[in-house]
Amino acid sequence: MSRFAKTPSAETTGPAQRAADRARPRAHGLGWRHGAGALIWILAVIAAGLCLAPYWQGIGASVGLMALLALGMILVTGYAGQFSLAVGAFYGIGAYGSALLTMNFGWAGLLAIVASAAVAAVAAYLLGRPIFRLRGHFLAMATLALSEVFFLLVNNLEITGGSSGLPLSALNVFGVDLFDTGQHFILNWLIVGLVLWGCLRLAVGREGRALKAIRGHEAAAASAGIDIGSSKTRVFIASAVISSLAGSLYAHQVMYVNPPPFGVVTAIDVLVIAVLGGMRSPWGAIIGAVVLEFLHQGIEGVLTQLLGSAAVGAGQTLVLGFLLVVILILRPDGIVGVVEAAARRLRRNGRPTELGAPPEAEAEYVTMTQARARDDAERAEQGHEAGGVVLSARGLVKRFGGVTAVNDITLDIHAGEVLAVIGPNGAGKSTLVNLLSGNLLPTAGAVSIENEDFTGKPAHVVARHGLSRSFQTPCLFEGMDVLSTVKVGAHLRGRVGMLRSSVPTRGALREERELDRLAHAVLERLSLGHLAAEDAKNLSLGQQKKIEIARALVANPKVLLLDEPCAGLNKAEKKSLLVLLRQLGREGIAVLVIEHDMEFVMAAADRVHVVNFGATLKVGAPAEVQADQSVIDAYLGVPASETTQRAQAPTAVQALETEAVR
Ligand SMILES: Nc1ncnc2c1ncn2[C@@H]1O[C@H](COP(=O)(O)OP(=O)(O)OP(=O)(O)O)[C@@H](O)[C@H]1O
Repeated sequence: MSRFAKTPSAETTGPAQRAADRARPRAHGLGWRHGAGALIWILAVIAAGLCLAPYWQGIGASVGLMALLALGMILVTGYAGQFSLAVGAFYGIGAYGSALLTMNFGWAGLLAIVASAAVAAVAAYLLGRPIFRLRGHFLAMATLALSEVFFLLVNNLEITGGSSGLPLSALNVFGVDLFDTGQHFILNWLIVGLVLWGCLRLAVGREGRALKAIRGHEAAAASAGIDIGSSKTRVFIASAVISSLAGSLYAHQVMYVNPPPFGVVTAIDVLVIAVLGGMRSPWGAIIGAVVLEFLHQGIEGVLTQLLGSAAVGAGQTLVLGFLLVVILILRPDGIVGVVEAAARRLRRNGRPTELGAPPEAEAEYVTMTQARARDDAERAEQGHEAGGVVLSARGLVKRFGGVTAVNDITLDIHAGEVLAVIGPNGAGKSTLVNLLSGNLLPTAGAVSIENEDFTGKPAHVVARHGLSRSFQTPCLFEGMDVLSTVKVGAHLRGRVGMLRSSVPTRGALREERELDRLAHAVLERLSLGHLAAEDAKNLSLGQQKKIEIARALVANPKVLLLDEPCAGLNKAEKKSLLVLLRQLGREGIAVLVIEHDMEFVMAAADRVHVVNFGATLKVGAPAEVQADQSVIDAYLGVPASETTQRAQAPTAVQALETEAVR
């Protein structure tokens, strides 16, 4: 049973719930719209395949193959943000695999297609892990080199026929030999439809969210339990299989393979399609492939008329290159991005925005100190006590070159306690949290969760053992709504993999609905339900901070690390957060919070750990720490008596502030 299921406050009803219901962005299921869409696609493809003139059938079949290659690229580059140009190599593996297996070994065409795709998958698996350690232009160069190496190999090997290539027979599909271009047109576009559907389903599923989280912020994705290396490799394999399939179809269509189509030029062509159409949506592949073909035809016609046919080849490349630069400058999200922006504007005009205060009504105002006093009384009534040690750090040291950011820190966090870590700017607090969460490797020392050693383990492994965190600067993901952002945090509460996300089974859809429910419950708890459908990146800093906390909470953690959660929150929101942290403590969660707001710290914490110059200065109860002269000198800068008075009795200015937020 989940921890949230035990918490009645997580399953609230009322105005906030109704607002969240309105904000619920999508239902998960395969309704009539999916069936109707698929039927329209199939009928349109068959009609076009039968009615088009042979010239256009041939062009259309080739455009379908380019769209297929662009779909593969969008998975890796658009979804996961990994700039890969290896498409030419996998396209070639499919083409040469089909040619060799059918002609040299007498395999059936369909079997050869499957076997070639399997070879591409194995190659992608073996290359994926090492290659995706690289980033940015290094990754682009390495993947481009793969295409070039493949080109050189097939150009020089005897078995592949060198530069002369290999002949191929027509593809036999269930007893029918596909010679006709119309047949190829239909086959290619039906497969494009199938892959498009899978990519669209993947985008809204658990694995698609994981890929987008990786694209948006790798550290945040890892802290949500996503195994970055594995996700990148698996999407690379999916992309390789799609490219290989396109290669096999291409080989059977032209019934001949030679090296030129599988080098760098194809990779660049596919990149142009994906950029033109839009990298972030699989529709970009379809739109980009069709528009690029029309551009090719148009430019060819104009150049022939203006400069003669001799100018067509180089002229086309020049004009398209120029066009690509213009698109990248003006609309890097391509045609789909333009359409989506227009649709968003229309939607926004059609409804009132509710991005301000959450739809909650607070009946009574209490100060932070009073909220703490109430919580203490309830704890005493329930006989609540902090449990055993959940997270433990021993002698942690972190050096960045000559800077020792964390210097021999030892701490324990108990189940059910709120531990505040305070200290001046640059004291090493965030570095300490990064060491505890596995986002940084310690130079020395050890970290354990429930007595199990996690020193040096990556963040996704630490997350699997119940540690969740938020970041000092909110790490949200481009183009993701609030609900999906929070669902990224529930990654470890689901199990559906890439294939089941793309071809959703009933179990996969059920799981998605359950993740929806969990995310909505946490959003409600943080009074964010009404924002579920908003783009998380467009919200205020305070709201973004709360979304991060929601993303951490939905994982059902044993330990929660919050890095400056109050930044951007108003007084009422800080008080709600204080109440939430105290509640979490009562539920048995160990909470570590870094915070500069002393009123909040003194009211929220059971213990305070003061850090100065990377080392522990003082650990103790809030009042004890507040009264300590070394802490006053190093950090508080205000005599203990004054600070206490300030926390207990608000000044006239604070009284006015508190009135204003009632
Ligand atoms: N990746 C890094 N490379 C080099 N130095 C770093 C790195 N990260 C942190 N530091 C240094 O380590 C020290 C501690 O930084 P850290 O961000 O942990 O402090 P902090 O207490 O969280 O500060 P703040 O309250 O301002 O967030 C600082 O001197 C900082 O410049």
